[in-house]
Amino acid sequence: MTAFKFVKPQVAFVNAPFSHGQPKRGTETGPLQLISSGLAQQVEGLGLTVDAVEDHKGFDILENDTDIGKLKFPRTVSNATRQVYEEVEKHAKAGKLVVNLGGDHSLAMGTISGSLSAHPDACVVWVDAHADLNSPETTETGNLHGCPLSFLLGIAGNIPEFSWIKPLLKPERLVYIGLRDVDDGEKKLLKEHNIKAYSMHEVDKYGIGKVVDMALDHVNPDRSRPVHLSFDVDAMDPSVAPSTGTPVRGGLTFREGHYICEALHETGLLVAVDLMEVNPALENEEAVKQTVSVGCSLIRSALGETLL
Ligand SMILES: NC(=[NH2+])NCCC[C@H](N)C(=O)O
Ligand SMILES: [Mn+2]
Ligand SMILES: [Mn+2]
Repeated sequence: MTAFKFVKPQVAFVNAPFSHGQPKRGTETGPLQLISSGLAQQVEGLGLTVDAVEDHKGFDILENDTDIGKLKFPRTVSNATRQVYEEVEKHAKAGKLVVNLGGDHSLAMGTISGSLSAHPDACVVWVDAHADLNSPETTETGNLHGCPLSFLLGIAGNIPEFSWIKPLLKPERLVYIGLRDVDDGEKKLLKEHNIKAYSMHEVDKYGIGKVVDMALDHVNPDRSRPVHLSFDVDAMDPSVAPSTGTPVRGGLTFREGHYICEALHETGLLVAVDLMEVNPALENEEAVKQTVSVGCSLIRSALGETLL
């Protein structure tokens, strides 16, 4: 297999203002905040061309969307993420590097489906405080932002409303970094499906440099597979990124988060980057500014910004 390499990719933004995968409104304004703080221009400043922006004004919210089992707003989530899937697929098939701005993390049902449709051999690096692996059976909250990976892995059971999601992600092509708040049901699923996870414990033990190497050795041993990075801003310590709906103490430092993005850029294999769960409605103005600015700089690092 010849190694996949993106040298100077064209970038497509998919701005997904959506918050119904969880109960706190506000993440739907994340994309606009990131973009209006100058993200697209910053990306062009790195020498890249931003040639498409899917700028959603919003998705259909079905106010009388009834629960399916425990799942909340299932049809609303399915419709929005399906639309995102089609957009990501289109840009990825056109050879673009896709930057997906959320929105809550249920959107990864769409972003990863789109990436895998265009790049079937891609692997996923999931950077998060949470595993987002709950099935409709194991979820304790019913919030779909805690469930996207069970659908992508095909372990969510048969829910017709989500049957558009092809279970194309293999457990051995998924790796986590940053976990520290994993539900009991998710711990069982991680073991059962042999999914590799580097929690904050391993980040402390080995250092972030070694952890990223080990993570890539697991999902991408020959460094030949395209990489989809799904970054939940709550992977960062709340002191670094406070404006997010489910903050968990003991997270990645500013540098650890950026190092992950820089190291993945250096592989030349990134085909998509998600930046999810920025919630400008939470915490004070200073905290929002800080969180938005960290979100932008994580994306710049993933797209090639260097310190020297
Ligand atoms: N994308 C996130 N921030 N997810 C948080 C998930 C929290 C919890 N595990 C749940 O299922 O609800
Ligand atoms: Mn999270
Ligand atoms: Mn998440």
